[in-house]
Amino acid sequence: MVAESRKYVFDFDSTLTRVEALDVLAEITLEGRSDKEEIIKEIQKITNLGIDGDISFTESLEKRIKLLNAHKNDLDKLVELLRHKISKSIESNKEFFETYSDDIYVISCGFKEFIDPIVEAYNIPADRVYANTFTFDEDGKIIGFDEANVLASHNGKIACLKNLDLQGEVQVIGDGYSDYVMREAGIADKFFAYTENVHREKAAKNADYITPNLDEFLFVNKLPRKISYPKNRIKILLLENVHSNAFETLSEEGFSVELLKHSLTEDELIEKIKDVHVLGIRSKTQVTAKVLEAAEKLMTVGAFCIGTTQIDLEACKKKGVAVFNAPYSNTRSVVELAIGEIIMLMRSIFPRSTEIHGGQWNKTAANSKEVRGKNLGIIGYGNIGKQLSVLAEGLGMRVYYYDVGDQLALGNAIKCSSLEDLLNVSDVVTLHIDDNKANHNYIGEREINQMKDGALFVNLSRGFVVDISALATALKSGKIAGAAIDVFPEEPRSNGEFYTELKGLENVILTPHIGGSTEEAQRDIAEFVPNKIMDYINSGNTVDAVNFPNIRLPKQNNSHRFLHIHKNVPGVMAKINEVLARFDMNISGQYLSTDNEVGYVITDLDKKYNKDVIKALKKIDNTIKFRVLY
Ligand SMILES: NC(=O)C1=CN([C@@H]2O[C@H](COP(=O)(O)OP(=O)(O)OC[C@H]3O[C@@H](n4cnc5c(N)ncnc54)[C@H](O)[C@@H]3O)[C@@H](O)[C@H]2O)C=CC1
Ligand SMILES: O=C(O)CCC(=O)C(=O)O
Repeated sequence: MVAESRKYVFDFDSTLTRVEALDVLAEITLEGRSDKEEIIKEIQKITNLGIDGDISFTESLEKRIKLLNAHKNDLDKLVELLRHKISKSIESNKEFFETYSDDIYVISCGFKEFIDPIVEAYNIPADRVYANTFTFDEDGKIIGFDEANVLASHNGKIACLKNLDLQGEVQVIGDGYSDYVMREAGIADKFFAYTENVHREKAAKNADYITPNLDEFLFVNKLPRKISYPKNRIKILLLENVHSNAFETLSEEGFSVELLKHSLTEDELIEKIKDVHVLGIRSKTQVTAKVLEAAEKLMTVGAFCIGTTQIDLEACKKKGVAVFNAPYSNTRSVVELAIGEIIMLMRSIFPRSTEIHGGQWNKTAANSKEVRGKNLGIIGYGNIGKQLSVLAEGLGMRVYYYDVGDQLALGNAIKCSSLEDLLNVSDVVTLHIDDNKANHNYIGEREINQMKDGALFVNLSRGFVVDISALATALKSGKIAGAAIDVFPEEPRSNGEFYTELKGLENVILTPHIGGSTEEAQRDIAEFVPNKIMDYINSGNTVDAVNFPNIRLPKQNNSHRFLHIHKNVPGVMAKINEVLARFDMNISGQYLSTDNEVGYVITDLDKKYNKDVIKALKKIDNTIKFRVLY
């Protein structure tokens, strides 16, 4: 086997650990000194100059040891701290270090005094750690290093590896230029620039391969690893300026994330989506069947909002793409804006404000009323409608509501049995129905005529549910005394020019679909949706998916998990189990969830099995998607 004739040479600082050990030592020894930060910066500068080969390594070491002013006793503390600073993917792949123990070496320009105890826990014995050693004075103060050690000199790693005379393919894994030079000198066969903790341009530029973590290294070398598929290989495209926390959370998890400020046209998205595994959008991006045809790798779509009609949910399902949204995060923001706008409209605040901006003082009580005691008609008594109901009652409004569903009244709200009843009675009509396409032009001329003369109208739901021309006519005639409109039948993909028939009308508040655009809501969405995405990618959970059989899976315990998505036609489940039985699989759990079109079967199995079972499962007729998780 190729793997058996291979030797793995690891760097220590910033590769096996997330940090440079001497920087940590500096933190310890300089504790309490007023010039601590300055000295640490100086040490880091010298470290980097040495790593990048810009000053000789010996010079860098001499200078740092002097500045460090460390004592033998400080080393125990350092080792303790380093134990908690092992690189994330190194720590999770401990098994690799155990299995390939005999083939793993550490060559470092650091010091054995702290490297040996750290790597011992990873089955690397001290005699396979090549590093410098400190020299101490009689009081235990570190005064220098063993200058006879090849690793204390410039390009010492080359000499060290040469002396080792390792047989077989030698792969070097490290973050610095001093690691690359072993490959350049022809002593190592391959250099993997390790960028999990630091991306050093010089090392990356010269690498045979840039590996963002050990998972990727093990994956490309077909070595056993903790996770089935390195997360850096999973590409996430976030559009429409979703909150940067989403980018950070998903990047920290190890995914490769791209964030664009705007939405994309269908053609642009078709081009871009080809190698995307996860798409994150808000309300503008249209995920059409045509887009999905090109989305060969797409696993899930995250709508960073409530509405999902911009996504062809059926086409997603047929392709095995689970869609998630954030059904609650921005509801309070919409409600607060609705309340604010109702008060502003009732008091004719916008006309008064416009006048004074134009240089006119018009102190008047005309068309200015309190909301207290007025009738508020809420159409759509869902998550938003209900919250609004409670707050409006708190302001002394009488709440009426109408919903096609059977919704329980909150507080003293009065349920209307028809839309007409609600329109007849309301001083303010506010729309909070969902984005179902059937709601197209739901409020038109007829419905407007059913409203009280001089009623106020608010729409924070979807633009297409209102006939804008009919509304404009009613506003001009005074049938409707004022309106607040946040959503429009056609909205631009990015910020810029915009025209609506409602432009310039008196007592009309126009906002660019910002009902849910508050810092709080966007932060909450940026936590909620990425969590759903990660849960689906990492464990297969589909709880709260809007288009997919929902299933909450137990934690995967020391097992492999097969996720099989198929068309829900008779016999597929039986075929899956037939294959599992044929391959003598040891099943520890099996879960199934279906809807009319799709079946989702999850099977947890013992880790040891004939890998041909995977091919057999993928071949089952009506399979849509299959993946293995571990
Ligand atoms: N302006 C903005 O920035 C935001 C807009 N929204 C929009 O607000 C709307 C409401 O959101 P949620 O309350 O979370 O939705 P929801 O789904 O919880 O409630 C919608 C309610 O409307 C009812 N409904 C649907 N069609 C109806 C009809 N024709 N007549 C009467 N009732 C009908 C449903 O039965 C449901 O109870 C959605 O369209 C959503 O996209 C949501 C967040 C932000
Ligand atoms: O904030 C957004 O992009 C869309 C808000 C919205 O309309 C929704 O959540 O449905």
